Amino acid sequence: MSNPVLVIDQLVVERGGRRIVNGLSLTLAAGEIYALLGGNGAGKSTTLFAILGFLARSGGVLTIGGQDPANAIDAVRAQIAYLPENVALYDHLTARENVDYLLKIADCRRSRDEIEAAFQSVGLAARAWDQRAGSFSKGMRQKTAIALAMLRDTPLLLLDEPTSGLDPAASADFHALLETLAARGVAVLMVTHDLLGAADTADRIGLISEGRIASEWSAGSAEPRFDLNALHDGFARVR
Ligand SMILES: Nc1ncnc2c1ncn2[C@@H]1O[C@H](COP(=O)(O)OP(=O)(O)OP(=O)(O)O)[C@@H](O)[C@H]1O
Repeated sequence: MSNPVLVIDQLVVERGGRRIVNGLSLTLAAGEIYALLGGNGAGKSTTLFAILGFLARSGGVLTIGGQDPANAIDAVRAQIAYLPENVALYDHLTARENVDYLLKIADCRRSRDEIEAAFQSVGLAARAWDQRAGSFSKGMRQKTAIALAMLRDTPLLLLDEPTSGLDPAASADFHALLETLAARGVAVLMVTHDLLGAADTADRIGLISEGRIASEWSAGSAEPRFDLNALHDGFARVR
């Protein structure tokens, strides 16, 4: 893989004196969607926190765009858009004001037209643009956050359980949106429990167990892209 966006090799991360991530390796290219699955407490969010530099690693290699969060945290964070499971927006600000403000914090300038185009492309209804985020559903909050991620135009997008709590139509819209971002060259790493959604969208699916990738599957070119029975069996084995 030439110039991967994300390189993780033999990553070790400890929390509370325990090795939560223990020899995890994963490489992600531009335009690739990788779904990271695993049981509760397997270390998925911990892996995202290490990539974001929220948690220090105690072993292994980790680079984003060739930079190591251990010694270039600002440069690394400038390359990442991160959507936590519950997207944090300022409830008293409108969608437009939220995006304006959060872009400013990220030192990123975008015109009114660019912001509206992003809202349009994520399918946030025009009547919501000037509504306070406090009244938004989870899906609307995510669309706002994805619009922000698109406007920031970062090479790497990290998602923590993005479809939990979304209805099937909103989930399908969300996955279509990820495909649009990936087609623009964004590398997407998505932590999820949604096996079917992952099989619909991801190029690769990794199953994390005991702190490392225990199994990995790549999408085939013909439908079905993944062997769902193999995925279910793999998942059942590590539970
Ligand atoms: N602040 C903390 N201090 C110590 N240990 C922690 C802390 N937060 C999480 N852990 C432990 O780290 C392990 C991995 O947690 P993590 O949140 O990464 O799992 P996960 O795979 O994202 O799980 P889930 O699917 O339930 O969200 C768990 O065993 C958890 O108890």
